[in-house]
Amino acid sequence: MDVYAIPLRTRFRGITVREGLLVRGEAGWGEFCPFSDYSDAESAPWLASALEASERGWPSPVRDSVEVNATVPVVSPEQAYELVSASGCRTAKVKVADPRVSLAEDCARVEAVRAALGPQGAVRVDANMAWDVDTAVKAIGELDRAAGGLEYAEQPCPSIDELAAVRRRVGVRIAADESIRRAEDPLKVAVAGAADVAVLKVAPLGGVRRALEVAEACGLPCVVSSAVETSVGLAAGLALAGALPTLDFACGLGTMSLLTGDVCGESLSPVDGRLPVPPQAPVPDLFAAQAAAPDVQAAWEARLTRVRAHLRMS
Ligand SMILES: O=C(O)CCC(=O)C1=CC=C[C@@H](O)[C@@H]1C(=O)O
Ligand SMILES: [Mg+2]
Repeated sequence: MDVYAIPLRTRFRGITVREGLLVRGEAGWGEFCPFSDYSDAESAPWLASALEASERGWPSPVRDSVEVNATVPVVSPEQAYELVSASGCRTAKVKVADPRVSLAEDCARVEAVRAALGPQGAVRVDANMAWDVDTAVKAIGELDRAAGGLEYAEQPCPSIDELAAVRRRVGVRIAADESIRRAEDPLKVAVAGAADVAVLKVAPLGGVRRALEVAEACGLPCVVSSAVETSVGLAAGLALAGALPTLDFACGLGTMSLLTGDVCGESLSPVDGRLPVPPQAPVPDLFAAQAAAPDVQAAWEARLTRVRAHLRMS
């Protein structure tokens, strides 16, 4: 069992080190890396996804490469400009609504991102459920002005009803992320009236096949996004993006740049804003450099045992 611990370049989603576990099976490698706030029950689909990759493999793709967005954490406008300029991407997703940062600062970061992309680029924001409806309406209006037009605003509020209320009051598309991936049954969430775009992450949805079912059930254009995995887990996201019947937006799979290292020499880092759709996950040939300390390994092995029990029950 290979447990890794890789520092992030910048704090992202409240974490500074990404940890996870790599599993090997007959079809290749899979990655199991639920964030620490996911319970054992909620982590069961993450394990199903890792086992799909390692034991079964993925459905055949319909495209061989995927356009990706640059992901901009809560950094200064100067850093945001640099990051987006260096990414080679034509779309950028900007994290906003961090409790430690003001709306004016978010607007300044979004302006810098627009300057880096130029007028042809697309700017989206992700608030990770931080706002209530009124706050969202005001903030999205200001961010839309700062961006010179937003492509969409991702998960402005926690609930589906709130997303629907915001969507009625703003002229910007709304994307649903947590509403789908943290739903009790992602196949049954009625997002169609509440959002214009569905963000799909393979691991929390239980694998590529399951995510394809969610895509079909939700009836919305989809964006595949990562859970900030190593290249082993990112490959599963690319398999989904490669297999979706239509793909109208850039995907949030260019997240290797958020990590200080990778477990694979054949790293899935975008070139000219695109990533290839690989037939299976790359081999983690650089694992040793990222191996976690023994106490972290033990904690992940214990978590794996507990989550396996949940998966068997479900
Ligand atoms: O979508 C992207 O550009 C990158 C992935 C990303 O933003 C996320 C990955 C994992 C956890 C999340 O907090 C976050 C998201 O909310 O979309
Ligand atoms: Mg999101």
